[in-house]
Amino acid sequence: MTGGHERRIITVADPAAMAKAAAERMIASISENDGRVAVCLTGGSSPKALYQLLATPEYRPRIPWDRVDWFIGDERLVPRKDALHNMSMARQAFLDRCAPAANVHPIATDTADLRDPDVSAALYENELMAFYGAERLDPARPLFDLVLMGVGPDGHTASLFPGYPAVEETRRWVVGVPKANVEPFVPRVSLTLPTLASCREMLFEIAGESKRAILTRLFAGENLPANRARSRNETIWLVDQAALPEDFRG
Ligand SMILES: O=C1O[C@H](COP(=O)(O)O)[C@@H](O)[C@H](O)[C@H]1O
Repeated sequence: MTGGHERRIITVADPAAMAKAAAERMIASISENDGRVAVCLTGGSSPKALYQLLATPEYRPRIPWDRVDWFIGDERLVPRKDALHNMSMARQAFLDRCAPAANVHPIATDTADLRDPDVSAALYENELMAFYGAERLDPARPLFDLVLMGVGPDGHTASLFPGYPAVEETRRWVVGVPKANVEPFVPRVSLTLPTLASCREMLFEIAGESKRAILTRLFAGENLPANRARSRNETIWLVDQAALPEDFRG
């Protein structure tokens, strides 16, 4: 399956191979655009190895850091120093060493008046609109060159949790997520499905045995947020052997 709203599944041996495959795809995606490039990062455990790889002597020289802008698909409303802060994880893994500070676009989380996820979401929406130069997304002109995604054990992606209103949002670019069925929960902010879909390529990283159960449900076509997150162009799922359901193994 490829192109359009279909997704392409690429299997890799293990998390190390996944990080390399994702880094190569990111570099290819960046090199397709000789102007300003926008990459939307994800949080969670899955992308950390990729992020660390990007800062290595092998990969760092292959990225035109001055013309790449780095955004984040979702964030928890915790202080920047908190281990749960998605953009801080990416900063520590590679951005602080490689990217100009002005090219890093975090979701604001840690001042007293930002405890309301809707306030933080509105600020980020304005920032994305200013970067894009319009208040409506044009299907012919994607917001992002590349969007990275992960899958949670319940089929959530970004901070779009099954059964919560954020998944159904079609007008807003960014929404507050004041609650969801995960423990412990902290309020979050998430880009919406139409915003994430506005990209040339969407790339999921799904690794480890703990993902096998949810992947079985997703491959069966369940109506879960991760199955609804599709690029208008190319959507790729990188899946490692440990995550792959029994029926799909070679
Ligand atoms: O809550 C989150 O989880 C998903 C999946 O994370 P992972 O640790 O299973 O890779 C992640 O994509 C998202 O950014 C994060 O906030």
